[in-house]
Amino acid sequence: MASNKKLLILAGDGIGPEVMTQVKRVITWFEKRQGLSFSVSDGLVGGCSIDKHGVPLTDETMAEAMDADAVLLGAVGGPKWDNLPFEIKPERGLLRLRKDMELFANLRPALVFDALAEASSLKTELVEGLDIMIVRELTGGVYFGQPRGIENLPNGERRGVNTQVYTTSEIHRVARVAFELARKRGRKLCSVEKANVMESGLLWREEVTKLHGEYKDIELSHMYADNCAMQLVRQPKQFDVIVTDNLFGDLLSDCAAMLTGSLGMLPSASLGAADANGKRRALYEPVHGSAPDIAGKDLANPLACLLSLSMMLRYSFDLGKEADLLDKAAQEVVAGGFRTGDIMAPGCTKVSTTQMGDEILKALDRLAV
Ligand SMILES: NC(=O)c1ccc[n+]([C@@H]2O[C@H](COP(=O)([O-])OP(=O)(O)OC[C@H]3O[C@@H](n4cnc5c(N)ncnc54)[C@H](O)[C@@H]3O)[C@@H](O)[C@H]2O)c1
Ligand SMILES: CC(C)[C@H](C(=O)O)[C@@H](O)C(=O)O
Ligand SMILES: [Mg+2]
Repeated sequence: MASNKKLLILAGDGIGPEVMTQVKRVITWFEKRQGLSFSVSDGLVGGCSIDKHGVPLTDETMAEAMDADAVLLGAVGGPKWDNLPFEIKPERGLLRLRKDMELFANLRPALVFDALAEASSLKTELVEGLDIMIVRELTGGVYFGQPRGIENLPNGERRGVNTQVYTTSEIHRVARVAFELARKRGRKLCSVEKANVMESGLLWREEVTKLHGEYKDIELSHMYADNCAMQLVRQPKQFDVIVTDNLFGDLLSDCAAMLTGSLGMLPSASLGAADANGKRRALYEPVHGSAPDIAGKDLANPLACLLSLSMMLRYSFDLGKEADLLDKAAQEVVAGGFRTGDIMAPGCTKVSTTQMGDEILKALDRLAV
């Protein structure tokens, strides 16, 4: 029996708990069928925490996250909490987790399943076989820079301020993760900023270029973020690994999601620095949000969250074989024609969130023998 792995599950709001229910069924499957052993605890983040405790994340839950081997998160937010003061909005809970756990490297793979190439909004030949890794800086930039806030001006106007700021060490540590990933993949890295109009972008470009000296085997290119958005929908297969800042990474990863057919397909891993034993703090979550328009109806695609579980097995617990098994089960189910509404195609079988979970478990049973 493998040693106990401390897992904190924060299902969150909207479709978060719906997709996380399927993830829990798969965790149980791995425990019963593969002899893995997890010590799972549940906590609140986002709107559900505001409803119970008045804050989007309590200090106790934050402490549990710091103590966990990995955190799995569903999604936060929704119209019910949209008009709350900024500092206690659901999204602040997620941002605090990222910041306090120092999860500076957010890995957002955009992988097109063969069977889903036609579900993309782009022509099949443009996305067939697509496999991009976006590395988004997650604890700096305009999301956290000071000063920020809304102030009243003497002339009666109000002014909203956010500050884009990066230091060399922040740029180096995320770029290093991206160079290392490129080394294990297609050896191509594209660094994305707006060095033409932003000093922080210029610094980003200069520092990534300096670091390239240590990674001469990697082909490095630089691209302005607006051009990158365009290139992602023009010819996405030109990219292997993309490294970019917090805000551009947020936008470009949603854009890349649609190449795969749906936001409901994109997982992510947020990683901190490795400690002396090579262990990193880590949080895994789908790229999508709480999808208020379909929440509570058993309609959401649970694959992004299930693939986030697979990333957890791979990155936090070095369980590559088990992660491969889960990835394969997801591929098989989709190839078998089982589709939630977001990836539905003519001739396929439309399934609910729960039924998609059923099919994943059946595929795991088949593949495990
Ligand atoms: N990481 C997070 O927790 C996270 C990420 C993005 C947005 N949000 C929050 O979620 C709320 C809604 O935001 P939004 O509508 O801009 O983005 P969203 O990702 O929740 O939804 C965008 C669209 O994609 C669809 N969609 C998303 N996930 C899906 C899935 N798994 N299966 C099928 N369809 C899916 C939705 O139905 C919707 O039409 C906001 O409060 C926002 O702040 C949270
Ligand atoms: C919910 C929000 C804070 C978050 C972000 O902007 O980072 C989301 O859009 C994401 O992509 O994870
Ligand atoms: Mg986003």
